[in-house]
Amino acid sequence: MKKLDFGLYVITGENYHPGRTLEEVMREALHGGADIVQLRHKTAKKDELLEKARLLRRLTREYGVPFIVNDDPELALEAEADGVHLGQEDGGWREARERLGPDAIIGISTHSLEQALAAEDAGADYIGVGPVFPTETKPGRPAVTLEYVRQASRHVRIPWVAIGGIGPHNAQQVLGAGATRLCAVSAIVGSASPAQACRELKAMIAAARGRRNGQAYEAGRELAAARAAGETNGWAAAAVDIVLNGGPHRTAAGTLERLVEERGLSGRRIVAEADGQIVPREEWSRCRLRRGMAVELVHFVGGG
Ligand SMILES: Cc1ncc(COP(=O)(O)OP(=O)(O)O)c(N)n1
Ligand SMILES: Cc1nc(C(=O)O)sc1CCOP(=O)(O)O
Ligand SMILES: [Mg+2]
Repeated sequence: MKKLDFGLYVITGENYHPGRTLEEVMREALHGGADIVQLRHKTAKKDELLEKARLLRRLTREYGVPFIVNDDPELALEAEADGVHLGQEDGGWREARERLGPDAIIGISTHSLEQALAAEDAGADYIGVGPVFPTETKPGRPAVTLEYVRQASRHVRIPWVAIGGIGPHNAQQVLGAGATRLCAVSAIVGSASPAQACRELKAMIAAARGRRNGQAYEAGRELAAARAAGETNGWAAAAVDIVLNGGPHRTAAGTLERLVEERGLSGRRIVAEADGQIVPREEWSRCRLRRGMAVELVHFVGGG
């Protein structure tokens, strides 16, 4: 069965980061924990779109997360994306499924419960629920408000993601209304630190999921379950070459937490750094190892 397991969905929006490249910004978002990425660009020409799609395909493979193309199933095929996202006005849902096949991820935007149920029937793998709040990214589209989020949480059976005007400043309201997945453009790619914006949103999602399960959130638990299935985040963790304590090291650990285990250092007093930044222990399970990452594991030996 197709696995679709994500908390934070990040969509590109190049108008929000003048002076910074798509690669730079999306790499930061992936570094901060984006679980799924969509290429959305409403004005670029075909060749330019293909170039962007190929870039994002390469980056998302590096981080082991799915890659979705907005609006265009043919571009999705050409760029070897994992799927396509289509809106109510885009139509062509069934044709997209025929063209991309049963394993492709097909997402559909919905703005009411009626549309959500129709998208489920049409075989969507996930739906967008929004815009929850008014947003400059989709001007003129009326907000569906938290009321539709509450309805989705009660009635939608397939994965659904809240979208529209969402950022760290208001995510709590959306999660409180029952969302367990969030999607954002401007709050992430327009932020001074896309990685930090992602980390904040991921921490809020994790906490909300933990509260929903009626237990304190234990960061390692989700990963342990995924690991038992031989996967990370539902997607195979590929081996990457990192720089560990100054030397080359190839690992399929996937995350900092697993790397610590792999080195036989679990339970020891460790300070971990990734690319020069100290990573707090509670974030190790969410810190994905990527090619070329410089990791320092400093192990304190007992004594005074
Ligand atoms: C995850 C997600 N949800 C909603 C949309 C919006 O799709 P659509 O309504 O087709 O609008 P455009 O993005 O094409 O302007 C989306 N792209 N992704
Ligand atoms: C592209 C899009 N689709 C929406 C929908 O509700 O279908 S809301 C939206 C814009 C999301 O961008 P931001 O995070 O900047 O508000
Ligand atoms: Mg569309």
